[in-house]
Amino acid sequence: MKVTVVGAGAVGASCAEYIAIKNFASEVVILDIKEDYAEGKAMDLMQTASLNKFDTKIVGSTNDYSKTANSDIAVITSGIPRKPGMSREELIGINAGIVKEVATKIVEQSPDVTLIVVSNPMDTLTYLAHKTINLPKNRIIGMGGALDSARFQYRLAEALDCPSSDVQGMVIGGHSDKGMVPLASLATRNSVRVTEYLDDARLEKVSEDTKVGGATLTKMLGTSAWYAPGAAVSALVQSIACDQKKMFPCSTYLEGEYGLNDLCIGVPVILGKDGIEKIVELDLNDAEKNKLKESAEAVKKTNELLEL
Ligand SMILES: NC(=O)C1=CN([C@@H]2O[C@H](COP(=O)(O)OP(=O)(O)OC[C@H]3O[C@@H](n4cnc5c(N)ncnc54)[C@H](O)[C@@H]3O)[C@@H](O)[C@H]2O)C=CC1
Ligand SMILES: O=C([O-])CC(=O)C(=O)O
Repeated sequence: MKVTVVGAGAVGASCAEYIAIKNFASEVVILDIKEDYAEGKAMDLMQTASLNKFDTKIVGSTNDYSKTANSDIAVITSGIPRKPGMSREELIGINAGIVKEVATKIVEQSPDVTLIVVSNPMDTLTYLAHKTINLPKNRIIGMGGALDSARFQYRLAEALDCPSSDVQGMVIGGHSDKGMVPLASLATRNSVRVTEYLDDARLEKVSEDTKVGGATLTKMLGTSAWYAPGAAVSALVQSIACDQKKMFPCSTYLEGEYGLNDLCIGVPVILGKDGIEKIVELDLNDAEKNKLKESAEAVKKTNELLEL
């Protein structure tokens, strides 16, 4: 199993590290445009192999795509992150060109690859990948909802004063400060609905804190987060690589599901060896349906900024 990670920055390196530590891939290629940068990250990570007991070979590449040839899975994290006060959507001017070029070069070397888009604005750049490269829709996946759901579970655990591992919850919709739709009515603590323990006001705060999860960390760190994003990407990669058929909310191209068409947005999917093997249609309540519709309208507005 060969995995390529484009972008050896904060998220790319974190994701490569989690993939290596989980020890399910034979090779991870990290590629960056900065001279020697990916090679340096690869060497540093390889020097953790004896300590962390993994056998994954990590290789760095300065913009040489031949090293990525025949990758099973490729992750695109190349591009700029936001700074405090910015929205993800403001990154489109620089990141659209980068993602288009990178996706094209990856597919030239690996025509059967499954592509995971991480660079922001993620839903729009996942849509861009759909419109510009020749891969079936099940092989183009946007990562956002898995991270947003992990943050939702973190905030729920905080409110419930329990470990995050006791909590289940999902966030669908666009990966944006306003567009996320945390599904509080479906969230549980070990099968008991969290609505049994938390009142509407507390749940509203949990949802609002979840939606601004990325912005909160960007303000604290001066750039956006990387540990939870890297861990979320590695979970998607593992579900595909090991054909685990786990369910994650991912940005995927919709053709009528949830009443939505011609956009990529976060909805629950089953991830296995064929990428997105199924889009799961939940029975949402009216409030959640309306929020998803509004979120889709905002994603479509950002999509209009693309030069397709
Ligand atoms: N979808 C999600 O949930 C998340 C998305 N992100 C996004 O991921 C992206 C990366 O974030 P960070 O890793 O923090 O940024 P970073 O600045 O640490 O790393 C980005 C790397 O991309 C490289 N790069 C730029 N252009 C390239 C090209 N044409 N080819 C190859 N490499 C290129 C840069 O040299 C740099 O090393 C940002 O757009 C950020 O907004 C970050 C966190 C979560
Ligand atoms: O907040 C950002 O810009 C990066 C990101 O998507 C996240 O951490 O959710």
